[in-house]
Amino acid sequence: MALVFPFPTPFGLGDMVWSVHQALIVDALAAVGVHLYCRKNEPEDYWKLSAVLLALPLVPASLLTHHIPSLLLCLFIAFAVFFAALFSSMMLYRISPLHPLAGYPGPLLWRVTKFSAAYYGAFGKYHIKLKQLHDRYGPIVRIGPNELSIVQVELIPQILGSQGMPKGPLWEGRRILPSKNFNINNHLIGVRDLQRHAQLRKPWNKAFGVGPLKDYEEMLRSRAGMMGSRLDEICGEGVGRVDLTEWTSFFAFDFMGDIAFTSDFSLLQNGDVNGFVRDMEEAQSLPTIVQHVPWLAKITRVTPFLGTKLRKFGGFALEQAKKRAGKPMLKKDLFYHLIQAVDPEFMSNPLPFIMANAVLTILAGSDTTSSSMAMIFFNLLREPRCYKKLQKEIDVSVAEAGGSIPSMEKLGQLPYLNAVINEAMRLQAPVPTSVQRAPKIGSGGKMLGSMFLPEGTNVQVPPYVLHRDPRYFYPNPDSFWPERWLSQESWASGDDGDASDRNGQEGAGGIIHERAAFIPFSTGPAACAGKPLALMELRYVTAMLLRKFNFAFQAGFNAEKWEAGLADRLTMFRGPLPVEITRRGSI
Ligand code: HEM
Repeated sequence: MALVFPFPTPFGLGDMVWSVHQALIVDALAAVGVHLYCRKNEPEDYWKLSAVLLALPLVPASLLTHHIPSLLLCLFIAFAVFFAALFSSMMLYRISPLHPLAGYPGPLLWRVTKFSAAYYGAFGKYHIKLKQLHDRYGPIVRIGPNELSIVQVELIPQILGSQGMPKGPLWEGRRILPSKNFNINNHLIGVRDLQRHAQLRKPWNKAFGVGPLKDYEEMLRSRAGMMGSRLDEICGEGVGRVDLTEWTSFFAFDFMGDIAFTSDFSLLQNGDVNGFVRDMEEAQSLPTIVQHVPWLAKITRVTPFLGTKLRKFGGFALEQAKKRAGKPMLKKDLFYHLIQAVDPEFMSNPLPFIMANAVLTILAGSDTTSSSMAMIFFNLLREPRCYKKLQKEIDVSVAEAGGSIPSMEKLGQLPYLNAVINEAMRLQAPVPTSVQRAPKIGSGGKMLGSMFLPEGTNVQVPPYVLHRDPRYFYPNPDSFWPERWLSQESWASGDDGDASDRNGQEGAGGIIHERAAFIPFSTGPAACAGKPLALMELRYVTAMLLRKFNFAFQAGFNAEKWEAGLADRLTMFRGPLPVEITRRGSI
């Protein structure tokens, strides 16, 4: 007996008697049709797409009701066949020679789904996995159905440089909060339109120009001074025991509060009593997974209990920005400079832009810097030879500066200090992966050297992998060896100290040092806007701490275990770094 399907069906198909085979073929063909259509026209509106995917199998289900009495069973069969056909079509296409990325090597699972990347993202090991993939497959690896990872220095200008491409969809995937206060078009870091990005970037470039940096310098000295005094109190007359990961985070957050909107987060003073640092760190876990699958982020955005931590932190930062907007100018902070720099013709109401970007400052500027500081000290403590050498350089420069930490210009010229900072950022890149670009929407694609990258394809340039590539940094790309950053003439002539400085090399020959492959801040028009400030912080705080204290790992600390526990969660996350500190000199 044929049942009448309760939904109207197109062309009266439901009233015709189709065989089960015919109905299932229609079902499967509809699924393949959806796949072919979406392949050509990447769907922007996932809600509409979901509605279509749920509606289409209803038609074959209605055809089946002529043969199968249970409506539920008809629906089950129709949906199962539809989705099985849809996924098979997608998978077969992704591994077929017809796919535009078919010629690039990569593991099968990664070629068919981005969930492979999300899996490693979930454990914070995406950077390690990418390195393994490049070691196995070479400089260009297919790491997703439509994504390549490229570790080839000659291609960097065409990917990230001024002739390069706009951001990829990764930042859309990292945005797990609804857009009301975090409009992606106001958020410099996530904007995918090159023109819009260039407009938004102008105020940032001005806000980090020479003049504003002078204003931030005063805030830096005062905040770093506070860090020194607090650690001094902990030392007392004996040995202080602290977690350096925690203290560098306190410093970096407090300083970003100063910089962004003259707001005192008081972490150095009171610790993380409100859980802001913890919340922000924990909040990164979800975006680290869903950044690989941007449509998942759309679901997380409308799921109330997901992203609570980030919501709480975002709410707090926004509150600070609003408070700042209501205050007269206290200090020339970033808020002040951004307002000054906004072109009134471009933005009649700059406040949403300023708010979004003040919040971005906290997110982009705090954990990156504190991660770098922790890596600098971790590596120095593991390599006492480098520690002593740097301490000596700083002592001499402090003496030359009349007993105080030298000027920012002078710190920028200290060879070993800068070599140590670079080497720490080379080995444990503070942003290990997540530098992604994609051909401009509507452009059809982009030539990269002799390769054609079709629109809809994304490219990543993972700093962690690039920095450890022996084609660019040799010898011992996986070891901490600051001397590789010193001028090769001075190194070869032995001016830099004892023979162990040479890392087993007898002459400058055989050393490879490709600076263009060093991109901890990325490069090109969308490179880190805060780089000059970040370097100022790293130089000043490292010099101040090494001058004021002696550091040593606490007993029982396992450096290998700590390093193995590092996790890629946009920034390089690290566990507690327990150190002992004793006073050495006053400044
Ligand atoms: C050691 C510290 C830092 C590192 C390693 C770092 C690294 C990066 C990287 C890799 C990017 C992504 C660029 C891309 O996709 O190509 C970025 C973007 C950005 N960073 Fe930083 N950053 C640091 C500190 C800071 C600070 C202190 C600030 C602000 C005060 C800041 C503000 C930004 C902004 C606004 C962007 C977006 C730039 C754009 O899209 O045009 N960063 N940073």
